[in-house]
Formats: sequence, structure tokens, C-alpha cells
Amino acid sequence: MIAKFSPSLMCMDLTRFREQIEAMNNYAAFYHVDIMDGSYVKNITLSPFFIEHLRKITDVPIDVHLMVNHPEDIIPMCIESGADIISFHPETANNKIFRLLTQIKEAGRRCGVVLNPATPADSIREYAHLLDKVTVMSVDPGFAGQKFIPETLDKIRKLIEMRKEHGFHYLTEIDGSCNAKTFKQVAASGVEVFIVGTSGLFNLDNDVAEAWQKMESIFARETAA
Ligand SMILES: O=C(CO)[C@@H](O)[C@H](O)[C@H](O)COP(=O)(O)O
Ligand SMILES: [Co+2]
Repeated sequence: MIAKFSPSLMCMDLTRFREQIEAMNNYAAFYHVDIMDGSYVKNITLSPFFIEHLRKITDVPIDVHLMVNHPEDIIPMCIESGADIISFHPETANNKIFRLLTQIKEAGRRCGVVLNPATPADSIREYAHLLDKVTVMSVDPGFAGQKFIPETLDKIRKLIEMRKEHGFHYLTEIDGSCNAKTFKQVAASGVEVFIVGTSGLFNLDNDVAEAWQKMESIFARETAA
């Protein structure tokens, strides 16, 4: 399996927006865009307005991670601004999960859910067949730069088993503290998509193309048999 990398754009240098995006356009599998409301998590980062501008300078699929109490209010704005994949936390949508997933799919976009460290894999069982991606958070949501929670790796293994057993099609993805210290154990879980932020990518070099090469060689070194 070839690992896919998805840079978390809340960690990029926004003063160098065009330069960094153009450099990563050649390498990124997705662009991870965190949207928070200051209430579900005590932080506010990117927005549909940001996506609108990003869309103008990339063809890389834009992948939105909603950390908001009312995803139904933000999903239409994400669709409008050009997002390709939209994921939300199931806890924020328990009374309308099918409605929201259908809304995203009917707009021709891909849909997913993001599972907090304490949310079990089998909680998605009833709607797993509808999902294009399942993201496992390996930190509690809200902030970059937190400590990796290793208990979350078993959940990835379970999601991969469930997919095989029932013929689901979702990609698996990990969000939180993916870097030189954790690549080995994360890769061993079988996960397909790695979200890389400050420690995994942007801090490695001032030039993001260089940083990307460094990240890939660290990954290759850490995951070599
Ligand atoms: O959703 C979140 C945080 O709630 C993330 O996408 C972070 O932006 C990502 O985890 C990168 O940060 P590090 O954990 O690698 O510092
Ligand atoms: Co995220």
C-alpha cells in the first residue's frame, strides 16, 4: 500500500499561501481543511471563505473536517465554496446523520465521519456503507501540536476489518500528531491516509517542497521493514 499524505492547512504559513499550495499541489493526496466554531472545540481556524480561495489555485481534492455543533449550517457553505469531501463528527449529528450524508452525496461530493479517540469503531455500523472516508482522531479535536493517543490505533484495525467483512468502501485516515515519532506505529495499523501538520511536515523546512521530501524520507526510514 502506498501511503497518501494530506497536509493540514491550519498548520501552513498563511503569509505564503500561494507559494506553499503551489509547491504541495504536486504531492498532496488531499488538502485537509479544519473548520471549527469555537463551541464544539475552543478554537476557530479555517472557513468556507478559505476554501473558496484555495479552490482557485488547486485541483487537489479539498477535504473538510468540520468540528462544529451544527454541521447542517456549514455543509451548504462548504459545498458552495468547492469542497470535494466533507466529514463531520457523528456526535454532532446523531439525529440527522442519514440526512446530512445524503445532502453531501446529492451535491456530488464525497462524505465521511471523524471519530474522536473515545468514539468506538462499531458506532458507525448502521451507515458505514454510505461513507467514502472514516477519519480516526489520534488526539482530542481542537488543536494542533497535541500528544499522540496510541489507544486509537486499534480502532483503525477494527475499521479495516469491518470494511473487509462487510464490503464497505471507505478509506481510513488518521488525524493528529503524525510525525517521525509515530509514523511507524501508525503505518503498522494499515491506515491509508496520513494527515500531516506542524511536526510532521511544516516544521521540517522553511521551504515546503524541501519539507515534503524530508517527510517522505523520514516516513520511508521509519516504515522500512
Ligand atoms: O483536526 C485537527 C485538530 O483538531 C487537525 O487536523 C490538526 O490540524 C492536525 O492534527 C495537525 O496537527 P498535529 O497534530 O500534527 O500538530
Ligand atoms: Co483535522
